[in-house]
Parts: sequence; structure tokens; C-alpha cells
Amino acid sequence: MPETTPAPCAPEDVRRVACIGAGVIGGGWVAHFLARGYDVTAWDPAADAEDRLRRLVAAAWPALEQIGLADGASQDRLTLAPTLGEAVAEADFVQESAPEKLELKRSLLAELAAATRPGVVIASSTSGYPMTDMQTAAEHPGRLVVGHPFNPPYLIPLVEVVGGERTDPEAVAWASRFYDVAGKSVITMDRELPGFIANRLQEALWREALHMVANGEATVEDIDASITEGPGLRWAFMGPCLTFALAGGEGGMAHMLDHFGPSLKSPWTRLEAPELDRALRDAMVDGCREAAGDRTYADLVAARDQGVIDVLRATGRLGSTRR
Ligand SMILES: NC(=O)C1=CN([C@@H]2O[C@H](COP(=O)(O)OP(=O)(O)OC[C@H]3O[C@@H](n4cnc5c(N)ncnc54)[C@H](O)[C@@H]3O)[C@@H](O)[C@H]2O)C=CC1
Ligand SMILES: C[N+](C)(C)CC(=O)CC(=O)[O-]
Repeated sequence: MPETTPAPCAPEDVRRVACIGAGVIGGGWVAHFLARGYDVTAWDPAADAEDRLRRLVAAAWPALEQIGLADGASQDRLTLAPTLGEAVAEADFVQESAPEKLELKRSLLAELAAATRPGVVIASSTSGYPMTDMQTAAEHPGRLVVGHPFNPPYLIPLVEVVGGERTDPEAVAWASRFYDVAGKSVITMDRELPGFIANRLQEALWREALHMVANGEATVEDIDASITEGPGLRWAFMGPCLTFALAGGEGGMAHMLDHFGPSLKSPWTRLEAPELDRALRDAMVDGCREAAGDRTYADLVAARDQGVIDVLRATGRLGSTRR
């Protein structure tokens, strides 16, 4: 039975967010919430976590200043807690971003649900585990939801929100409203799908890319250029459905389907996942190294951040969310 304890405050009244796990995504969430003017408490068991996290936030800050900080936003409002319990004790909302391992998520979410104040909503950043599978060990599973972000969470607006079988629908509604108030663009799902919506779509593309590299049919560089020089330009402002409706000319989607629909049955795709063996792993790693050239990780992050800001600005979406 879903738990019905109400959240201790309204989504509009959240002041303190706890971020559990402070790697690529947890750190990105920290930067986002700080930029939106929240107090943030983080916890991560790694010895170098604080140093890594503060560097990530400092590197993100110029991009965040460019798109506009909330009143009072400051990197000084970040605290690293010595224990998980202290990190969440005063939190109005918790974002979990620990490694993608099901058993770890199960026990961590149970621990978080026991350590937070009653009713506090806890969201997992998982890339694909259904909440039903992650909430099995929790005594208070009603306030556990998925809040799936996109890298970097401080610039990519989308977050997919969905509950599990034991999640209280009120918690899903609360989380969706909170993310909206916190400047995210929210899709609330009414049922669980492995990979949610966006990763299910990305996975199909990714699987085909791996097949082509494994078979020597395309290089990493060809694959990336095929998107950045091609469909990727359209996808930044018009999704694949409306884009393909235009492929039908004035006849729209109806003509497009009547014309090209039968080709869906031709063997363009190979829907089984390829074996991620050593050779394929090396080909992908070497190909990405070659594509990066002499650009460092920090160079690539800065270039990506500027690219996303430029696209958001060019398409009139800087500072606004999807309605
Ligand atoms: N990397 C990406 O592009 C995306 C990742 N995600 C999801 O975000 C979550 C985190 O992934 P990343 O940030 O990429 O991983 P990461 O490896 O960069 O960071 C994971 C962090 O968790 C810490 N950690 C280890 N054990 C922990 C524990 N027991 N409790 C709390 N923290 C612990 C590690 O020290 C590390 O700092 C995963 O669930 C992943 O699926 C979601 C969207 C995108
Ligand atoms: C690579 N990934 C599956 C972890 C990516 C995501 O989950 C979302 C993203 O940022 O594209």
C-alpha cells in the first residue's frame, strides 16, 4: 500500500536539497540547485569527493552565470556532510545519484527513506531501473520516485518523473511540481517503462552505432557527424515525429507513413544488442580519443556547455521550461 504521509513542505517552499552521490550527475545536480538559489548538502563516500565536487561546480559556474543565477545563488551555500544521516536530516528534498547498481540503489534508498523526515520525497537519478525494482527494501517506499536527468543536469532541462508500484501518486505529483519550480522541464509518466522515454529512444540509436563500429561499417567520427550535421540539428527544436511529418510534404504524416511506412520492415536495423567485447570496447574508446584530439575533458565540457547554451538561446528557450 502506498504510504500517505504528506511532504513536510510544499514544492514552492523547499529551501534545502540533499544530493547523495556527487559524481558526474550528482555534481551536476548540485550545480543546478545552487544556481537556483537552494542550500545544498551533499554526501559521497569517496575520499576525494569534496575536491571533485567543488571543482565540478566551479567549472559549471561560468555557464550558469551566463544563463542567469537566482537571487542569492552562491557556491558557498554548498555543505559536504560527514555522514549520510547528517546530509539528509534537514533536507526538504533528496536527489540520489549513486552508481547504477541495483543492489546498491535498493539498500541506499531504504537507508535514505529511514533517515529523512517523514514524507520527504526522495528521487533517484537512475538511467533505467524501474522504481518498483529499487524500492523493495524500503520501509517507507511511498515517497520514492525516479527523477531521471540528462547530462549536464545544470543545462539540459528535461527530467523524467515516474513512481513505482509502491510509490504514493502524491509523491510523483510533488516531485514533478518541485522540479518545475526548480527550473526543469518535466515529463511525468503514468507507468513504468525500462529506460523511461528518452533513454529508450537513445538506446535504439546507440545500439545501432555500436553495431556499425563493431562491424567496421562506420567510424566513431562518421557516427557523430551523421547526427551533428544531420538529424541532430532538427531535433534540438522539433522532435522526430513532427520532423518526419514534414517528410510527407503537404500530405504530412499520413503521406509519410503511406510512402515510407513499408520500409520499416526492411532490415535497416538489427535489434539485438551487440556483444560489448574487448575489441568493440577498444574501438569505441580509441575512436572517441581520436575525435577528441588534443582537447581535454575540461575543454570538451566547456565546449558542450557553450553549445547547449547557444542552442537554447537560438531557439528562444533560455530560462523557460516546456509547458
Ligand atoms: N552519467 C550520465 O550521463 C547519467 C547518469 N545518470 C545516473 O546517475 C547516477 C550516477 O551516475 P554518474 O554520476 O554517471 O556516476 P559517477 O560514477 O560519476 O558518480 C557516482 C558517485 O557515487 C559515489 N558513490 C559510490 N558509492 C556510493 C554510495 N553507496 N552512496 C552514495 N554515493 C556513492 C561515487 O563516489 C561517485 O562519486 C546513476 O544512477 C546513473 O544511471 C543519469 C543520467 C545521465
Ligand atoms: C549514458 N546514460 C544512459 C547514462 C545517459 C542518460 O541516462 C541520459 C543522458 O544524459 O543522455
